[in-house]
Amino acid sequence: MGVTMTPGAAEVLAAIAAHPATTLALVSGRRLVDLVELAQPPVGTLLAASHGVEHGVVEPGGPSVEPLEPTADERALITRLDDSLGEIASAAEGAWVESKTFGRVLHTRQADPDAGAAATERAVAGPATWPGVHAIVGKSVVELAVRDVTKADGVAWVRERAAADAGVAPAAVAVLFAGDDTTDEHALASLREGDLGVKVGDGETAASVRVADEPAVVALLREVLAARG
Ligand SMILES: O=P(O)(O)OC[C@H]1O[C@H](O[C@H]2O[C@H](CO)[C@@H](O)[C@H](O)[C@H]2O)[C@H](O)[C@@H](O)[C@@H]1O
Repeated sequence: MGVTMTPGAAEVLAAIAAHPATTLALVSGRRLVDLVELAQPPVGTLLAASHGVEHGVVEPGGPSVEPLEPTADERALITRLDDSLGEIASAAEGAWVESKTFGRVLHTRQADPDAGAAATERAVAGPATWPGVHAIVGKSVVELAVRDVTKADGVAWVRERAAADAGVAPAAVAVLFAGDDTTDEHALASLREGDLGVKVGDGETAASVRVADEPAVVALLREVLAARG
């Protein structure tokens, strides 16, 4: 994948997971299987992957995952997406299409910038407008899903699951969410009083706090953990 964890991130995530009054959760646009391979999260971590479509928990033997199956209508729509996005990607060298259980993703990071922008425009003006298709435009990706789920749903699931595990009401759970992509804004905009939203890097945001980069997130998490004792 060519992606590595920020130095110190694994350690601080392990410390959060080990804290008795804190739950570690990863909310990501990645497929659950890819997220686990990349982050190697500690036991107990809640996983809301594919923007919150896929739910799982890291157990000692590996993640336990809630089963998912697209309906016949969803499968038919995904087949149409394959045809349309396949054609769009083939016109932009370096662009490619990722398969997810509930949709397809057009990737343009490795395409020439102009060709990538044109491919993105075609996807946004074309299949993204089809009935039943839900589009999320991220950094060099256009996600076209056949279920209307965003990272806000991922955070809502995490809050409910963490509350159930702790035997408290969901309203008693305070969430700290940090993210750098436009797709993280769904989650940041859904936060409530008592939560903390952290925007990483530049760009418009609904977050109340901004930090410069990933090492600054690691430092912030260390501070929060120290304050929790
Ligand atoms: O929500 P995130 O955890 O930030 O995940 C967003 C996307 O992650 C993956 O794409 C990223 O990695 C690709 C290479 O592995 C790269 O081409 C792309 O530009 C990155 O965004 C994943 O493949 C996507 O489905 C996610 O939306």
